[in-house]
Amino acid sequence: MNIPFNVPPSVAFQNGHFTAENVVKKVTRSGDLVGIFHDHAAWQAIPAQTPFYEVEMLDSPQGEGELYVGATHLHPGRVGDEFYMTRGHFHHRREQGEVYMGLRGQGLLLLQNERGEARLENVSPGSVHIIPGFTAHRLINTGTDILSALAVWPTMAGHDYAALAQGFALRVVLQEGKIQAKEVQNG
Ligand SMILES: O=P(O)(O)OC[C@H]1O[C@](O)(CO)[C@@H](O)[C@@H]1O
Repeated sequence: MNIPFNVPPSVAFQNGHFTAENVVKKVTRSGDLVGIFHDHAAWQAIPAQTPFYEVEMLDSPQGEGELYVGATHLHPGRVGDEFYMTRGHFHHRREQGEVYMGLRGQGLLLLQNERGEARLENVSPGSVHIIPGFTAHRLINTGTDILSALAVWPTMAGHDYAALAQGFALRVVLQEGKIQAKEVQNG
């Protein structure tokens, strides 16, 4: 009997683009990120249609134990002094974690637990990030190239944005020519 060697999906490590039949893409634009950046006037000055990041992912089956794999491509830039970043979220299923791997560009992964304690990890090509359960996560592009990161997470994890209505406890800004993380009092 001839057992076939199936061809799985593939991802290009240089840019995080997938080659597969079932790739789903979602673009997040400036206008979608209401209240995310601290300089409201600077955010309003950016046309609402400006793309900030794209997520491409394989359309996996739904169910306990199933996994998504995807890549986030976050553009470089700043809103005022604050670097472009993803919206960031907790998983609706809080106990479920996620793994990121940096593919292209330079940036930071902002992690925050349910007590509001935040920390940052450098993201660069090849960096591996274990996002534990009960931990909100946001990518920040501090470089000049697109920041691309591969992610694997449970299809049942879901997104909870409401729990972060007050924002994260840290903001990453360019001040005096330096990339700096600042503590935020009220989000
Ligand atoms: O939902 P956000 O915060 O816009 O993040 C973008 C994407 O990043 C991921 O964490 C991994 O690609 C996805 O879960 C999410 O769709």
